[in-house]
Amino acid sequence: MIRFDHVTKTYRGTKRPALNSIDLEILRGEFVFLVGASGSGKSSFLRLILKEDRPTSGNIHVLGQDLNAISNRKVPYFRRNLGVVFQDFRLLPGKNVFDNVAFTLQVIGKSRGFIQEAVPDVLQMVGLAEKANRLPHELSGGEQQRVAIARAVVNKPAILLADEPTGNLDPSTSAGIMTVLERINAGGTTVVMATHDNAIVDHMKRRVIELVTGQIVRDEDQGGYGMTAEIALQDSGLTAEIALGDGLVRPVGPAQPHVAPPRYTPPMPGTNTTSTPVVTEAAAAQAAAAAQAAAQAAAAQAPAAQPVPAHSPATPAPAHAHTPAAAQPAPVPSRTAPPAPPAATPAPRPEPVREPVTVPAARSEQPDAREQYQAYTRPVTGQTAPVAAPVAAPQAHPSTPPMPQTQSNPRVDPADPATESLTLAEKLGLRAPGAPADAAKDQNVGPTT
Ligand SMILES: Nc1ncnc2c1ncn2[C@@H]1O[C@H](COP(=O)(O)OP(=O)(O)OP(=O)(O)O)[C@@H](O)[C@H]1O
Repeated sequence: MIRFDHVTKTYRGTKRPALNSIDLEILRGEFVFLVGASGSGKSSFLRLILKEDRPTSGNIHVLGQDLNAISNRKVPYFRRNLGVVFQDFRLLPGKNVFDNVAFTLQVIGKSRGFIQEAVPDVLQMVGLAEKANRLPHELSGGEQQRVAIARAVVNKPAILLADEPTGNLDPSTSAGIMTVLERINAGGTTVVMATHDNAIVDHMKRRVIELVTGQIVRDEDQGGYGMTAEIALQDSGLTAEIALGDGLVRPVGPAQPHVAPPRYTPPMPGTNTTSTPVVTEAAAAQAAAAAQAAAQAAAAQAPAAQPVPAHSPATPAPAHAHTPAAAQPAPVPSRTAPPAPPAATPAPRPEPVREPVTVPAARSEQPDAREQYQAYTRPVTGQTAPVAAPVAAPQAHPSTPPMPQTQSNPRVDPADPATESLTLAEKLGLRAPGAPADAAKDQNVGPTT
């Protein structure tokens, strides 16, 4: 589903790669934590998956597509298959909960009827059915993050990328967010989450990939946060997140090194990429049913670290010397290991599957949408690179006012021709690429609590 082959990313003007020869594979249905000190490369990793940026060398396949082969014009369509959640929520402050979530569907041209069904469903799933009319500032931080998650998954993305989604939340609120993410994962969505939250990682016992200065030093199934990352976290002063939350307990028992299944050969470029709609109503309904069923069922950079070479997915990951849990890895392939005890609200945990999914290149069901899409598509080279947004096929909604320019993401070099991104407004279809911004503050909003 996500595969990195010898991927290196070196930003312009820097000598040391942010990611250094990364080889890994993430299967469909997996829940993966990315851990590591600040600056270790977690966000760079997520940006590459989203095709917000290009690797300096190496190849990345996502959903069966070679990202190097996706043209700029098709990037928004590719991104429809990805949902993204950020630490700072990024809701639209002037829209209520329902409209924030509906917006994603509106911009990709979903019918009013579909929206009227899908939005309540997803709000139910995240536990906000009763607060659909609230504005973001009338919600707690945890509720705002639930809205952001609902917005990210309402289009049933195959992959959910979460960049420190609990970073602004207290431990018990974070635990609730993780329960929601578990449900989404139980519905079949692959989740990749970058985090500094050791308690969550330790509690959930999912696959853990640890980065140190851009290299993978650990890849464990049912892993814990690890001492290396924790030491780096403590050194960074982010001690608040170290506190254990209510109901969060440290794991018992050894972690298991991630055992990668055999590699698959991705489909040839151009294979089945033009005929199928990106997200069919049937597929969306099917996914919605799955999510609903799941919901029902649920009712460092480390100072002392010596990075080891990133392992090949074809071989077991090296156990990290600073990770007690990894010191005695159980030689049991994790895929057959019994699942860890469920979180507060149990959700069925699906087996990851190796099934390349081919992303169609363009929608066929809405010719008008294609015209609008083309109007909203611009070359990505050299544009101010903002933040990633959930689902991304820009298509203007008639009643949607123009949006102001988004804040530039300082981490993305706008002058770098390798940088590929649309502003948040552009991704959400609020504004044509390159169109002037207005003064409304309807762009990004951080926590309001
Ligand atoms: N646009 C950029 N230009 C130059 N260097 C960059 C850019 N973006 C990231 N970097 C550098 O790349 C390295 C990895 O950064 P990245 O943001 O991926 O780390 P991170 O693990 O996500 O950090 P954090 O936990 O603080 O979010 C850092 O050294 C960072 O300074």
